Amino acid sequence: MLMDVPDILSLIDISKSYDKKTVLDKVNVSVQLNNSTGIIGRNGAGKTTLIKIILGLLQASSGEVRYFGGQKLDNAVKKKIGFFIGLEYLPEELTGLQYLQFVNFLYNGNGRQSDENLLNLFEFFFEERDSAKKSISSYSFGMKQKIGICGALVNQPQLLILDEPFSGLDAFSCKRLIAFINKYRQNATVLISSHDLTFIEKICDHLMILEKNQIIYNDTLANFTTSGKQTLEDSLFRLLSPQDTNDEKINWLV
Ligand SMILES: Nc1ncnc2c1ncn2[C@@H]1O[C@H](COP(=O)(O)OP(=O)(O)OP(=O)(O)O)[C@@H](O)[C@H]1O
Repeated sequence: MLMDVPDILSLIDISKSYDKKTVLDKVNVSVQLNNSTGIIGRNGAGKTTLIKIILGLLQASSGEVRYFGGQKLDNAVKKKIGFFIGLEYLPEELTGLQYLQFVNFLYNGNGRQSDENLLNLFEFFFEERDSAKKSISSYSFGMKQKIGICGALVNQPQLLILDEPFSGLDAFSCKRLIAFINKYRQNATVLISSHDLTFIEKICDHLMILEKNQIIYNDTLANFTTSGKQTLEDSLFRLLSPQDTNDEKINWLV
């Protein structure tokens, strides 16, 4: 007998317009327990907008989001979600460790993670601990990305949402993040937006494609790439045939 798998996320008729520009038009999708889903789409397609709506950081123009089998976004639900959506929310005046302690406090009051645990998390991504004592404002772009990612992981969330986590990461850090997510996703639901299709192939079993205000694909990655016979890039270009590699146009421009 097939068991009903609960939807961890259900987006119901989500629309979003900025001024008069529609970015999302009645999007209906769901994400199931312990899926690792990659969200891809062109620049400006609306990936970050969608993620911010899921996180309750942005109000949809209409529609609603439900969590963990139908719940509304209350404090109990928020405690099960970890997220990284770029650097705009990072308190740069704090040190790396203070930031992780702050996130730990936000989620857990008295704190579930010891400083030693937080430093272990830091060390996994930074390969050293000294920078944990330095202020985030002194970090490079990639280091800021990494402390943001660490923040998303402090509470060991059941739903982990990462918006372009690989931007600015060196090859070693990418490898570590990929290994981490591949382990983590065995017992959690992961939603990741990235323009790096090879990374999406390495860490996701599901795929969402956002195009022209809609999710035009929401299914397994294997179905999309005919069980890995094509790369994700080839499959995507086959579906949305890019016109901009036209030699004539390039000759004119160069
Ligand atoms: N605060 C805002 N005010 C007005 N328009 C906005 C705002 N934020 C985003 N937009 C517009 O909404 C659209 C979707 O933006 P969004 O950042 O969600 O795209 P994205 O898919 O994440 O893009 P990218 O891949 O470039 O990061 C874009 O056309 C953008 O200009």
